[in-house]
Amino acid sequence: MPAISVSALTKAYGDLVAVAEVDLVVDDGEFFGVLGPNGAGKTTLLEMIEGLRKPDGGRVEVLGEHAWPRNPRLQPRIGVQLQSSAFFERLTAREQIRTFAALYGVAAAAADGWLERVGLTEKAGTRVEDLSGGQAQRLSIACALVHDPDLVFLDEPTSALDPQARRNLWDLLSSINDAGRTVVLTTHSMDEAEALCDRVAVMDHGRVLEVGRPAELVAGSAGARNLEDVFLSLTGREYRA
Ligand SMILES: Nc1ncnc2c1ncn2[C@@H]1O[C@H](COP(=O)(O)OP(=O)(O)OP(=O)(O)O)[C@@H](O)[C@H]1O
Repeated sequence: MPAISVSALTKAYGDLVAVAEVDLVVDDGEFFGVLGPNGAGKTTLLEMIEGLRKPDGGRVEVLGEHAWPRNPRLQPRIGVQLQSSAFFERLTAREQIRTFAALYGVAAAAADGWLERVGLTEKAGTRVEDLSGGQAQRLSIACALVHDPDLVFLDEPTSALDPQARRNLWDLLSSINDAGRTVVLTTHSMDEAEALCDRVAVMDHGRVLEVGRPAELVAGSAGARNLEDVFLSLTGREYRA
């Protein structure tokens, strides 16, 4: 059974079609990237798969279950990286992640272990609103992982990170995937997609233009040296994140 199966998925905001007739299958245990420039529809697609946004049309199955209307059977099995604005106010980093852990019946010590894995032990006593952008981003990722979900969704997880923190997070996400978890992330970064993903979906203007292994997409596109060249040949436009 695939981890995710999507067919003819569509969402419009007024006249703007954000996601257009998307078909996609993500296999169990895959590290899958949704790649594309600003406004391509990556977040809208993910939100529908996560069960956070109602599709206008099409079908989504996640871990063999329907995703919409919101399915309580899926909640413990999936992890969704929240935007940091969705943190509980005025809690410290430690209180924040322990609160998430408690919701899932996970022990406080395990929650503290996640703070360490994302390099935030020193900031455990800092209130969430006083964390830097990169620290808040790492905390939001730890909160998404604290209950050891089978399937993890991350929306541009490294956008606010410095190069070292970005590398560290790549290692962490690879280790989770190596442990058998399915990881789905959106990214603007072709480097990130090439470094991490088993397969990527290249999106533009709400459509999935191509799906495949990064190296195969490059090899299959005449004269392409990297995914940026693949994007150029698919769209006729230079890739601009
Ligand atoms: N709530 C909304 N209401 C109206 N339009 C929206 C809404 N959310 C997104 N859009 C529009 O839908 C399109 C797709 O947006 P979306 O956020 O899904 O793209 P994205 O690929 O995730 O972009 P980014 O990389 O900038 O986050 C964009 O043109 C965006 O302006």
